[in-house]
Amino acid sequence: MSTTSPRSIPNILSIAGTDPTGGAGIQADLKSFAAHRGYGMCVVTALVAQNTRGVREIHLPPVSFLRAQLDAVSDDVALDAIKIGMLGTEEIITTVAEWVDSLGHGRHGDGEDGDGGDAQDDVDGSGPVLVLDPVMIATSGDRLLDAAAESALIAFLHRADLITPNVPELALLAGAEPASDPTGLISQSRAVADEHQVVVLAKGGHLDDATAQEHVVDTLVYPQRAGVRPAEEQFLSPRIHTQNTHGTGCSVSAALATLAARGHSWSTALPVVKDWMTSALQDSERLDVGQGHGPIQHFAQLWD
Ligand SMILES: Nc1ncnc2c1ncn2[C@@H]1O[C@H](COP(=O)(O)OP(=O)(O)OP(=O)(O)O)[C@@H](O)[C@H]1O
Ligand SMILES: Cc1ncc(COP(=O)(O)O)c(N)n1
Repeated sequence: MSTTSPRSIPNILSIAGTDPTGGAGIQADLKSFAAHRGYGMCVVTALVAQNTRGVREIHLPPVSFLRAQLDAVSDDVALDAIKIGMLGTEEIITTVAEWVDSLGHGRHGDGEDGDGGDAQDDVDGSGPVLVLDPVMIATSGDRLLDAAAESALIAFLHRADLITPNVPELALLAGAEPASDPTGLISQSRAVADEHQVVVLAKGGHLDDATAQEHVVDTLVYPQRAGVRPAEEQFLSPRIHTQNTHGTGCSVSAALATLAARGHSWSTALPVVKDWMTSALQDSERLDVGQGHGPIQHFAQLWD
């Protein structure tokens, strides 16, 4: 990653929807930023009446007010990283895209340290690192992106440095059936990474193949650029058998944005984040929040 913030505590912005029970969306992002030593900020795209059991109602503030929130932050604060989650509608995606373009965001490289590395070359990035979690459907099965907005989200992808789809989200971005094993996930990620020139973190939490009972496999897939060979890197962690998985996707992308702003490459950040997630899932049993898919314990490593 070519950016290392001069700030000892980087400024990280979440642009996402809310979860009043605190496990997913903006509330999860802020906890994840703090757990990884970032200063967290947030712009709300959607107010979501949800809990650990499901989504009840969604209220969308006018997009002019969304833009006012975004400008209020960027007119005043130098941003080191942006994590984008629930965008909800085409109008919201367009508004956020226009604002990102107004920042003059130039994509950040995916190599180790900007020296051109062997597998992934480095693009001279400018402005904040941008991580997009293409949130479409909640763990509960409820839709968080309207169907008409899917093509607008696909058109947004090239702006991001990293995207973090789960199995069904990746299938939708690739225009394919959901993958059933890590190999299928990699080939869909390769298609998306090359077409949109974006690094893809394909999350394997939803896989149910032979090894999935024991391990969760997440894969980084780098776009192929002229003269640079394609690369994939797989990262395994133990599968934690718990129903407290609400917000894992939000929390992982927020953690990666924070570590990138602190100078990590994606491949050095991901093992750190997976170790952290393992303890956050294990420690979730100490929380007593709701009857459904409960939240993770973001501060497991701090509150030992
Ligand atoms: N049971 C688990 N044990 C260990 N790690 C997990 C487990 N479930 C998810 N993870 C990790 O959490 C992250 C999110 O994975 P997942 O594939 O579930 O994405 P997601 O569907 O976006 O998450 P969410 O459940 O928030 O919607 C990945 O890094 C994955 O490895
Ligand atoms: C506002 C918001 N953003 C994202 C999610 C996805 O999280 P999960 O899939 O864990 O429910 C969510 N439920 N709510």
